[in-house]
Amino acid sequence: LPHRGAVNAAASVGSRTSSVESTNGGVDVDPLISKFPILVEWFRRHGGTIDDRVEIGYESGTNIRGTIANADIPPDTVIMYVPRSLIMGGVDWCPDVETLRGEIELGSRSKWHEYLDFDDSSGSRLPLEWDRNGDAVRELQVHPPDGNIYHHLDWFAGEWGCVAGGGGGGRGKEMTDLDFRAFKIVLTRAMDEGLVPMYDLMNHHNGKINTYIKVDDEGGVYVVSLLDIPAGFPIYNTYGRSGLQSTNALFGIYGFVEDYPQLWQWSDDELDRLSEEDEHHAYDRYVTFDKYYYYDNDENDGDDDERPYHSGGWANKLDLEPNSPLYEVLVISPTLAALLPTKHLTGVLGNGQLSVEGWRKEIDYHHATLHSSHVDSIYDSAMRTLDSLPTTIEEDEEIIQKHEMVRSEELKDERVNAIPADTLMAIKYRLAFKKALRLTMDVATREAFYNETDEL
Ligand SMILES: C[S@@+](CC[C@H](N)C(=O)[O-])C[C@H]1O[C@@H](n2cnc3c(N)ncnc32)[C@H](O)[C@@H]1O
Repeated sequence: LPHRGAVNAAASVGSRTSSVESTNGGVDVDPLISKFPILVEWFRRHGGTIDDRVEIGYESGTNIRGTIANADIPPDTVIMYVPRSLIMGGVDWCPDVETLRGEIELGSRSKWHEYLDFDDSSGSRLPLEWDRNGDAVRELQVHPPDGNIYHHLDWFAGEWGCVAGGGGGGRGKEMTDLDFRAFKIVLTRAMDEGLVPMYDLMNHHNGKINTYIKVDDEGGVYVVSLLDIPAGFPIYNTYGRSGLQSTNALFGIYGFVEDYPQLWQWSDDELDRLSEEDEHHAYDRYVTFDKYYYYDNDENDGDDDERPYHSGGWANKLDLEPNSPLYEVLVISPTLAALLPTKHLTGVLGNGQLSVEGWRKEIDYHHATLHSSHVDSIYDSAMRTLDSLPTTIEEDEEIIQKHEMVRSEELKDERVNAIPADTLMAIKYRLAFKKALRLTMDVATREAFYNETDEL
């Protein structure tokens, strides 16, 4: 979803505030849901189309609001169409935030009033809202996502950003609450085209993704079903397509740890050194010798590699381009993962669904072409990282379990304190990351990889 320009950036389950209001009739009405027909009426009045089978609701057992099918939707159905005239912004960060600020200020006189009225961005909590000196930051333990959780905010508010900075089109001012509100909406809801009403009600799930997007020549956005969406099932989007956004980065922006598949990334001094010495070092991870060269099955297609001895060129042809130069693990389930995945593998993410059996086959092939020396490196790094952390997986699990118990006690006794929401988010994140590191070690130990000695 919102990964664009300079910030290259896209709340949390546990931290969403409840907003149930009571009506005169004594029936509880949740405006986050009940105002949807008003939004739909506004949307259609301005030229948008939306299938009647699209509804808004909470994903089962959670407080995550999103789009849900109220009846079966067959594949290739245009679920919604958002004309360019309904899309706000799409120019660049600073002008887009500025446009949005202006529309918020207009209140009910804004063309987007109904859209803005339905927005729930303030009900979510992002890591960049954490206290910089607080417990949550300390409790992360592991590398902060994307290097620094305040990175987007610091840019926005900084010298080259949109508020204070001269360089980035800023107004030379202090950031106001309204600036922040607009920034947060753009960060978590906009796509390259801008803020796209209705489309932006879809949540992220790379495992259960069931839509794709088409943009027409005028800049209008179509959402089309990728496969059958059964009644009662959420209608999902992706915020991290084709391995471009790691699970760490998604957490850094939105504050949720995505469901499987997850793509965890990290680095260490040794890897940083290797990357500096040779920018193509990651290409050496895979076996690219003649035996596999027959995969370039069109010798006469005119695109034969101009640099045949450059392993990167060879690797591309063989679908063996690394997704990134970092240590990386693509986690499919608690027991299945691909170490150092190629772009071919991560290309599935956000673009379609693959069964566990399908992933198993792809991963077996992938691991058979992965040099065991590189597997040793990622194993060592995962082990060193885990060993260096102050708490273990089991201790973190116990902390969370105790918290859940305290929370149920708390309902009865207000004096008992549960872990504050931000800290809990941090602990859940570090636990998921540690599990990915441990799985990396397990997979590296038990699976078969390409052994260099066989090459001699
Ligand atoms: C573009 S909006 C999606 C619709 C939004 N849930 C709503 O009700 O308006 C993005 C926000 O949805 C929430 N979200 C989306 N996918 C999620 C997921 N898989 N888990 C938890 N929260 C998610 C996050 O709060 C995120 O900032």
